Amino acid sequence: MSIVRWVGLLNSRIGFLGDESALLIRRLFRDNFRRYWRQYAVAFGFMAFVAGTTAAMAWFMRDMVNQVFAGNDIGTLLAYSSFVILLSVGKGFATYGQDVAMSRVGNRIVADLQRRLYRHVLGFSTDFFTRTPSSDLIARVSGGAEAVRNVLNTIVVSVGRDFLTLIGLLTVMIVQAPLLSFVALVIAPLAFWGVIKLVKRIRTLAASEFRFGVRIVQLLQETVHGARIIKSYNLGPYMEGQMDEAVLALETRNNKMASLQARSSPLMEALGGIAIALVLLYSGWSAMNGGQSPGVFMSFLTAMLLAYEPAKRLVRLRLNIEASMIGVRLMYEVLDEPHPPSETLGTGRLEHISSGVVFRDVGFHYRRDVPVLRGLNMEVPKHAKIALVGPSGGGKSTILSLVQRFYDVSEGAILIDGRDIRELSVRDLRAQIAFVSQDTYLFGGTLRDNIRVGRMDASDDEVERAARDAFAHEFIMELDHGYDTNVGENGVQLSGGQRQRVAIARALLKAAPILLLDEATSALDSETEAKVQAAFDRLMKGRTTIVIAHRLSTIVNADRIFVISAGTVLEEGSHRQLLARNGLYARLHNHQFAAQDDDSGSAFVSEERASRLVAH
Ligand SMILES: Nc1ncnc2c1ncn2[C@@H]1O[C@H](COP(=O)(O)OP(=O)(O)OP(=O)(O)O)[C@@H](O)[C@H]1O
Repeated sequence: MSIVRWVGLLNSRIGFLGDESALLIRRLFRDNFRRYWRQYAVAFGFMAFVAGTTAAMAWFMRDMVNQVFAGNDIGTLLAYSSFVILLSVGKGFATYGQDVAMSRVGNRIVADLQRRLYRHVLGFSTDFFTRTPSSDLIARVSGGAEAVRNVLNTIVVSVGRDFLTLIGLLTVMIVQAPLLSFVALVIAPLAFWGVIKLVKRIRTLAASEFRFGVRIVQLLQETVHGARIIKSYNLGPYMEGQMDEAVLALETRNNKMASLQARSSPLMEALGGIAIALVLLYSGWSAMNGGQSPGVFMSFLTAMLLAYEPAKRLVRLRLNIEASMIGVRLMYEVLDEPHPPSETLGTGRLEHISSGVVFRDVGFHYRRDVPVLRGLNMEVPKHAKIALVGPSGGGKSTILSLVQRFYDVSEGAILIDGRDIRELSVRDLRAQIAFVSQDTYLFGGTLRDNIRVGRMDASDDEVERAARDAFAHEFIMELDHGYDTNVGENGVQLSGGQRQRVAIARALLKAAPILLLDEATSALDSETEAKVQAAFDRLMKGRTTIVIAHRLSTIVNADRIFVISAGTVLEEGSHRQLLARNGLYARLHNHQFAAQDDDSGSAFVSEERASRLVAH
């Protein structure tokens, strides 16, 4: 009978595992046991040997006592002693073999799961990452694989070693003294009953332990990412309070878990004591009445005492795995989260683009009943530069996300070369697009590696050429290690303008025909801004470009400007046409230039001001 069916049978007979846990465990075995059955078979071989040697020790106790002590035979005594040493050495080596085999298969399962989880996580939508706290995901991915190892190893060792040992010892007990065995076994159901009562409480507690564990990771992340705000607003004591709270909550739950798990010990010890006392009473009584030989009694007692530990572990199996089951459950939730159609569907090849991008009656919502785009129509001819302007929250960034299929449109379609982008392979589509966002993410590694993100097979010369064209070479050479400078989380910090030029270099290296820009030059000083702007201009040359403009001065030369407000195109035309129209664009424009006169430091009209203008 396969182990999967065996676990199922055990469960159905004695309610050994709760329904949900049983399903998960079955799935765990389905996923892993079949794949690693060879390694498990080796481990099982060692376990069977350990079980056999343990049972043999108890079995030979009878002859040893009867022959040696009754017969006063020193030769037999020595033979038996040597035999015991031999058995123990054999058992020691088998235990070693079993531990190594189990660790190897456990490590392999963890490694495979980590790979599988990461691959799966990579396929999620950007929406998933927006709505899932990173601390939660980190805890699930890193803790989940470890929990699987714990659960599988505990079950396999319990079933393999403890169960086989128990069977061996019970056989010895039953063969030697059937009646005594019955007396001892009467106690067992009581032990199961006691433990099953504890399991539900452990499950609830494990879930809340996990929650507070995640909270601690989250607070640490916030401390790293928000260090400046924490310092500048003197949030230290507040953060400390939050951490104290989470740590205390976790400590309380850990203590509770420890006491719940240990609670089975008094029960088991008491029941074990009762079983031994009953056996003693009965065997004493039967010896007085001329029953079994002392050898039989010794053999039985040895088997019973040896059976006590594995029996205890088997009964506590549920308690031991239940705390880890929460990790398994949460890991499977990640694996069961489906990949969105935008990441998986569409197989049409797209190797070259011969026309532009068309938005046809596009409607979109992130959340049901809250439309973000409505009936949006736009045409972006090949090699044209079109600009999106408008108040904050109007839907400009959403438009760029849709072109890259971070999401799929809810209504209408986006067409490239006359083909609905949903029919295209998402990999091919994204290969044709270079995206420069407002905040440039730098990966841990060198600046060279970070620029090479644009095209992984680019040579060092190509990387440098892209950096020169993006006006980044100059500042890179001023750094101590030039292109080999470490950036990213624990590397050299780059300024906003420098980061942007790294992003532009990446996009230049990618040399994709469609360019999506979220132009944020507002935070830069005028000299840097001029450089970044020049880099942008170079990047846009000969490409079909959609740019979100925050400064109207940068888009006066755009081929067409779309004013996006409340998810739709409010106005469209060239800069001149839109000014002549005297609508929202003209108001935004006049306001920005007025602001420029008012405040020579900033020509930027705030989004908030723009929103107010729209309302007028
Ligand atoms: N991931 C998301 N989930 C739910 N709603 C979102 C999400 N991203 C954006 N929104 C909402 O969609 C609307 C449009 O946002 P979007 O970022 O596209 O506007 P925008 O015009 O680019 O604004 P800004 O100029 O401030 O960047 C806003 O109301 C915003 O709150």
